[in-house]
Amino acid sequence: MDELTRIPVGGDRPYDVLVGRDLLAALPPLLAGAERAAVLHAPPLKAHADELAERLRAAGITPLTVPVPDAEAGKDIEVAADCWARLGAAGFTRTDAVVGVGGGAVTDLAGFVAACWLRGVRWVPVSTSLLGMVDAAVGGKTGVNTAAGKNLVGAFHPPAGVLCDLAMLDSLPAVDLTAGLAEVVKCGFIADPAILDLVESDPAAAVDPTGAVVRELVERAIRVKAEVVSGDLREAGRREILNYGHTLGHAIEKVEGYRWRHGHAISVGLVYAAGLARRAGRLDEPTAARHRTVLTTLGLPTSYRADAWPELLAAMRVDKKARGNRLRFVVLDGLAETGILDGPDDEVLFDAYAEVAA
Ligand SMILES: NC(=O)c1ccc[n+]([C@@H]2O[C@H](COP(=O)([O-])OP(=O)(O)OC[C@H]3O[C@@H](n4cnc5c(N)ncnc54)[C@H](O)[C@@H]3O)[C@@H](O)[C@H]2O)c1
Ligand SMILES: O=C(O)C(=O)C[C@@H](O)[C@H](O)[C@H](O)COP(=O)(O)O
Ligand SMILES: [Zn+2]
Repeated sequence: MDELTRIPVGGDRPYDVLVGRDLLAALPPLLAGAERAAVLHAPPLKAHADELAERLRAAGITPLTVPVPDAEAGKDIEVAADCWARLGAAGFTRTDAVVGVGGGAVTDLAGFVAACWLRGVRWVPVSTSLLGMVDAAVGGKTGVNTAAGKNLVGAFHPPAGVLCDLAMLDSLPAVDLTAGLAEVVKCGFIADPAILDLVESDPAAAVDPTGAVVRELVERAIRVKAEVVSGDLREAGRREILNYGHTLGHAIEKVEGYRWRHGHAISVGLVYAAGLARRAGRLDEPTAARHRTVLTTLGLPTSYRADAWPELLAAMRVDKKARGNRLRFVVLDGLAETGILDGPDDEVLFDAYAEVAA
């Protein structure tokens, strides 16, 4: 194991996020006392799941490997029901555990399966994508998609620990690495502008999974998320800042039938949110423009179909930040100064769509 970074997440059920290379040996101790552990994984991660299963067996924990459909196809209540059937057949009790090995989609599913089984058993995300490491695996939001929208069914269920094994990024497709950077850039705008400086000063280094810059970006983004969720697990207030760019982003994902990558949709959503804040007189022009520049530099999308607006607006109405008929947007009042735009008129929202409409 090379140098290990341990980032604590506080709250009622504190845990650590471990960042390093070749971390899989760290899993069995997190599951001490369990007799069985289900290892949920999608096809691309089968070899890693099998290796983890062997490590668990060697540690006296009986593994149950559970293949699930890849990416968003796995974030489905029917898939969760199949997983619960497997746990039931294997006699999983409250001391047993669930492990999710994969990107954010698999860890969101695994956490949800764990949150509901016997009303909550221990779980550990073994995060294998950049987006998963910097965001999805941290913070205890778990869930599945429904026909009505993204992540509309779920639970807050903090893990026992999070493993971010940077060696996993070596096999991550480049397009998925870049998609993950959208959430890293988000953290730069809402809380840690040094992230933006790092990306802007060497964009090539930001997409080299073996380099020191990616590790620094991962750790900085995790620290942003850890600090926020430590004080507001259930999103009663401050945690909403992590949803920057997600009101439109989630709507795009829904309209696309969950075939767009989350990070790509969030990239467009970030540019929209920045334009909305600028037009509302809250954000200065250079900081708003910086969104498009930095995301474009990384090769992320910043536009979406002009004719999709009516569908997008309808999808945004079920955003979790909405209250009754009022939409609420996380916006910036300056770099790393977050606020809420509460109840903007539909006309204002439509006008701002010109910022991203292609
Ligand atoms: N719970 C949260 O707080 C939270 C936060 C952000 C995002 N999310 C969710 O995370 C999901 C997006 O996560 P994602 O970007 O990781 O997408 P993903 O999980 O769909 O993974 C993208 C693709 O990369 C593959 N993959 C992952 N790791 C790999 C590796 N090491 N080698 C080869 N292939 C690998 C996956 O199998 C998949 O095909 C969305 O569903 C989003 O809603 C949740
Ligand atoms: O952890 C959070 O809180 C976030 O908002 C992080 C987001 O990047 C993430 O996509 C999350 O799943 C969105 O949450 P949702 O409550 O809008 O589904
Ligand atoms: Zn997100």
